[in-house]
Amino acid sequence: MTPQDASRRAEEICRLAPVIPVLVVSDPATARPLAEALVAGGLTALEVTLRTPAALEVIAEMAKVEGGTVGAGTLLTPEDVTKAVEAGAKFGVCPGATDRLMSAAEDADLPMLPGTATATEAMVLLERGYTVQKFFPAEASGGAPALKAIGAPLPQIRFCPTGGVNLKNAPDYLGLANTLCVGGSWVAPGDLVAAGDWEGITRLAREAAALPVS
Ligand SMILES: O=C(O)C(=O)C[C@H](O)[C@H](O)COP(=O)(O)O
Repeated sequence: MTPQDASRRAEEICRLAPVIPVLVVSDPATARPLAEALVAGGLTALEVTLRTPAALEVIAEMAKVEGGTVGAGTLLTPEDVTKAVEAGAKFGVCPGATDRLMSAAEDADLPMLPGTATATEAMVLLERGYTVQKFFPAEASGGAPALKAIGAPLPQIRFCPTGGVNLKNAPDYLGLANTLCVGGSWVAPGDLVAAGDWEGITRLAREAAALPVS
């Protein structure tokens, strides 16, 4: 898959909903009800971070949920790419980007949302062909004003800001011309997942799905 095709697919995924839930799931038994609750609320693109031993099993379970598009986050190595694809991930997300990682994703036909936080990082990926990127860590890197400033000289890059984004500050990003959607963990808080409060999660998802995107 070329970087251009990967970016086209990443853009389609980012346009599915205003928010991509970033999920850190430890118990595979919660995977399906959690994904169903988020999809029911209108958040259909889901990112499962490879930060728990259960993550690959969680991806495989969530991939069975109708209406959902499940991706793998925190991809750091070519081996992560292989495992994510085998588990059924339809897209990949990484906090930054390396040549080795991006080549592995291109070889595996896995559309990637690679992370950048500076103009130089964004330009390096743009040079390779990636016009859709994740702005990470968004809030710590200057938030919406920083992303707006990056957009002035680099309007051809569209972003999914992630990291410190919540219901309150999401509109600041979603109002920017260079923001397709945001990523965030706030729609699946650990206490609600642990309590099996799927209705509560659907409510949070619905609220997030209703955020206007300009
Ligand atoms: O590891 C990755 O690939 C990630 O996507 C990292 C996440 O962007 C942040 O962990 C988001 O976390 P919150 O600030 O809690 O919304």
